[in-house]
Amino acid sequence: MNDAPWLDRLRAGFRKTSDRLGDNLTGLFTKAALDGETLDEIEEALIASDLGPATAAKVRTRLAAERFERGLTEEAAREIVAQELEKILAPVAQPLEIDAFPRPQVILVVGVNGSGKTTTIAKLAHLLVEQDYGVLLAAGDTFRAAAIEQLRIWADRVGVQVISGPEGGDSSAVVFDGVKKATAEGIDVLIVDTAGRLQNKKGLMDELAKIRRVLGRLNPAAPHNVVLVLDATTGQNGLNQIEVFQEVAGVTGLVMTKLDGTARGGVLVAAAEQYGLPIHAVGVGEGMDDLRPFDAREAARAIAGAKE
Ligand SMILES: Nc1nc2c(ncn2[C@@H]2O[C@H](COP(=O)(O)OP(=O)(O)OP(=O)(O)O)[C@@H](O)[C@H]2O)c(=O)[nH]1
Repeated sequence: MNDAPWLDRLRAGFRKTSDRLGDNLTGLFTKAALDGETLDEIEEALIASDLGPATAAKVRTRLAAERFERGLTEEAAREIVAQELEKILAPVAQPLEIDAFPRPQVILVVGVNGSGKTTTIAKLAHLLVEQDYGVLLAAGDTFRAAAIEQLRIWADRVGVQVISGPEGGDSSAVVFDGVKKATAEGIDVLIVDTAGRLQNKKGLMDELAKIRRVLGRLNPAAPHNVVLVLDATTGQNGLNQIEVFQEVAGVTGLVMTKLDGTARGGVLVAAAEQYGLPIHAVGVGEGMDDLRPFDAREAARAIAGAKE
C-alpha cells in the first residue's frame, strides 16, 4: 500500500472537521498578548468543535502557559491543538490484534443500523486478506434479508466466504455454523455482523448475550474482539452509543466511520478522552480501501489542520 495518497485521503477526510475548527477560531487570533477572555473564547471554540471539555481545557492551559506575548497566529494555535490531541489519541491508537491461534479469532461487530457496520466489515476483511489471513464473514444480522444480501455482495467483492441463515432466523445459530466452518477449514478470522436495533435494547442485549454464550461454549476466549462501529456524523450522539453498547455488548474497541462526510470528526477525540477505548481504525470513504488503521499523529494533525 502506498502511504502518501492515503495520508491525502485522511486529510481530505478530516478537512471539514479542521475547517470547522478554523471557522470557530476565526477572530480569536490576536496580535496582542493572549488575555483570559480570548483564552475562554478559544476553549469554547474547541468545545463547539466537538473535541470535548477536557481536551479544550488542556489546550487552554497549554496556551496560557506558553503566554504568546506577541499574539497567537493560526498556525501556532493549530500546532498546539495538534500536539495536545496527539497526547490524548496516542494511548488509544491500537490496531486490531489478530493472533494466529486459536483459530478462528472471532470479531463481533456491533453498532446501530446505518453506522457503516457492513461496509466496515468488508473493509476489515479486505485489510486482513491483504495481510494473508483467511477470513469468513457471518451474517448475524438476520433481521433483514437486505442486510444478509449486502454482506454477501461485499464478501464477493473482497473475495471471502460468507455464512448465513434464513431471514428472521436465530443469529447465534449462524455464528455457531460460522465457528464450525472456520474451524473445519482452518480459517483464521471470523467476522460476525450483528443486528443494530437499539430501539429494542432488551431484545438486542438478549441476542448478543446468546451469541456470546454460543461462542463461549465453542471457545472460551471468544469473542476475541467486540468492535463498535460509530458514525462520526452523529457527533455527540456517538458518545451515547458507546455507553449503550458497552452495556449490551462489552465493547473492546472502536472504528469510526464517515469521517470524510462530516465536520464532526472532533468527536473521536471526545470519545478517546471520555472512554479510553482502543480506536482501531477510521473510515474515510465508501470503498474497500477506505479503512485506515488509526494513527494518533496523523489523525491529530489532520483534525487540527496542522502542517506536516
Ligand atoms: N462517506 C462514507 N460513507 C460510508 C463510510 N462507511 C460506510 N459508509 C456508507 O454508509 C452507508 C451505510 O453503511 P452500511 O455498511 O450499510 O451500514 P450498516 O450499519 O451495516 O447499516 P444496516 O445495513 O442498515 O445495518 C452506506 O451507504 C455506506 O456506503 C465511510 O467511511 N465514509
